[in-house]
Amino acid sequence: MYKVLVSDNISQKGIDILEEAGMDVDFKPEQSRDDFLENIADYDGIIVRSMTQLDKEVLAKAKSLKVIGRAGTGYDNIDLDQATKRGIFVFNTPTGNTISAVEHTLGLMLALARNIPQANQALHNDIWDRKKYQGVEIKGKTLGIIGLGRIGSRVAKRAQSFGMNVIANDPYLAPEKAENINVPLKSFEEVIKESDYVSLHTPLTDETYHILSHKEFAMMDQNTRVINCARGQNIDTAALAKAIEENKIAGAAIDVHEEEPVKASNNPLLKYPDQVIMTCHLGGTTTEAMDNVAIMAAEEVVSVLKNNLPESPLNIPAMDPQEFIKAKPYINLVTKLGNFMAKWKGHHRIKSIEVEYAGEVNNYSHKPMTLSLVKSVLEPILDDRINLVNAMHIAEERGINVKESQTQHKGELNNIITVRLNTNKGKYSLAGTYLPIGFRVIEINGLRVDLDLSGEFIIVTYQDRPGVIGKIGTTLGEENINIANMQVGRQTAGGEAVMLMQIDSKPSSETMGKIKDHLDALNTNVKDLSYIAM
Ligand SMILES: NC(=O)c1ccc[n+]([C@@H]2O[C@H](COP(=O)([O-])OP(=O)(O)OC[C@H]3O[C@@H](n4cnc5c(N)ncnc54)[C@H](O)[C@@H]3O)[C@@H](O)[C@H]2O)c1
Ligand SMILES: O=C(O)[C@H](O)COP(=O)(O)O
Repeated sequence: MYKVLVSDNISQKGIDILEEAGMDVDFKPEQSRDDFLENIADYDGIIVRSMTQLDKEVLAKAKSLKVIGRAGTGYDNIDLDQATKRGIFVFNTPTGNTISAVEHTLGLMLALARNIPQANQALHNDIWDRKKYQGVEIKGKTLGIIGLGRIGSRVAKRAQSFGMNVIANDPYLAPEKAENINVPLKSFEEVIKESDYVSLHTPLTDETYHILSHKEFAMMDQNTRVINCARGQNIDTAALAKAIEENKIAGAAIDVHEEEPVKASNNPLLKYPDQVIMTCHLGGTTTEAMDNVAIMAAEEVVSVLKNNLPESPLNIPAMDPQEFIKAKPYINLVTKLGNFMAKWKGHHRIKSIEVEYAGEVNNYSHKPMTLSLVKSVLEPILDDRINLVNAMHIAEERGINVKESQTQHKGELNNIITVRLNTNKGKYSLAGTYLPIGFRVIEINGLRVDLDLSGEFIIVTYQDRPGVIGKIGTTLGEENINIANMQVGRQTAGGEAVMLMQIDSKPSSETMGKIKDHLDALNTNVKDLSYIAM
């Protein structure tokens, strides 16, 4: 009989499912950390929400643990890498509380517009003040949604039914998805400037950390109101407090916080009860959502303990070890090509990923290679931690076409992997080979090069003109940046050329600006100019 620990408060319905499936269930939401550490070795499965910390110390002691179920969406309390290293399946239940988060967002927006919490508090304090708590209508106002995913798209639909004009920013979403719900996609800056209400629905990633800070609040209209029901670290709390203090914006409604639980000592927003509404991370806390996530988590834990794969896995499943060892150099090569591509294409939205395998690599299953490629290309933009299990599913969900082909390679190289990305701003291609001495890039955008893919690079695609190499070399020299290696390829004299420079230190944005100015002065029609650190 498997033992399952439920270490946070979840709906009884989840516990019933576990018991009915014959699990030996311990429900211990109030357990001390010491007791938790002492007993964790006994369990085969665990269900948590956001309160239980499944860190390295806990996982090191969890000798029998086979599956971790997160009854909810965010999983920053789980050390995923450690769990993966230890072969523990980790999954979440991201669809279970979507509607609750959507409705909480709408509730916050209406409460902000009509001063509902403030008026309620005043009345409870025996104050009747109809003038002070006069509100505004949301009909006809513009709602700007940052992140038009599961929650953002549903907030949009409901806001439209209130007669709001909804716009959104989501650089990674297929435009058809936005078109289907009549939401025009705009640049981040346009959304910030044009919206009466800005609502955040992005995951927490390096890019979205403090996505709203001093600069963004300064760009907003004085009547703008901000809503955050996503992740606390998406907003720079100190900057928001300053914007409120200086009347740069009209108000904010915040469900998630940089530091939870919120206390007067760790949150300056508590000083502004008239402008700021705060809830204690209640977005997913409804009877329905609690039932949904508990039922989903319990069913999945039972299923995984019966040797099935979870439906929303967050880490890598066990693969045939022999197959994995043989394919490993090619998995590493394709991952490196994918990492480079992800950085090279920047913010451009991917329409398709194509990979062509040639030569010896065709002796092995392409599946783990293609999955690794998709994972490495999409990783920087997703917090739904993409892995080998869910990579294809996520690509499909995002409207990205993944194509794989193989050719019989007849050249002198033993193996070649070519990756092509089609984006909304053009095509990128990169070919590499695995040699016993390491990985080499042999082609960029169809132009022959020969380079080791490690370190820091400047890559520029431009129209071949005399003087380019000299100008870039001099500019980098003047900024004390050493060029370790430089490769230039071109189709024809005067045709499209690509220059890849391996450099010893990071160029400043001013240096990149100077290079761009020189290239423009030489009339080189620069297609792209990027700095990439591998
Ligand atoms: N308050 C709560 O209790 C609660 C409950 C559920 C979910 N959440 C949080 O809500 C957030 C959204 O959840 P979801 O289920 O809609 O996720 P989702 O993955 O379906 O949607 C997120 C969207 O953000 C977009 N995105 C990523 N980076 C972006 C960027 N830099 N700029 C603009 N858009 C970007 C993605 O393309 C995606 O479409 C998550 O952070 C989740 O943890 C909070
Ligand atoms: O990520 C989530 O699912 C929400 O933020 C809710 O978290 P909770 O399970 O701690 O309420």
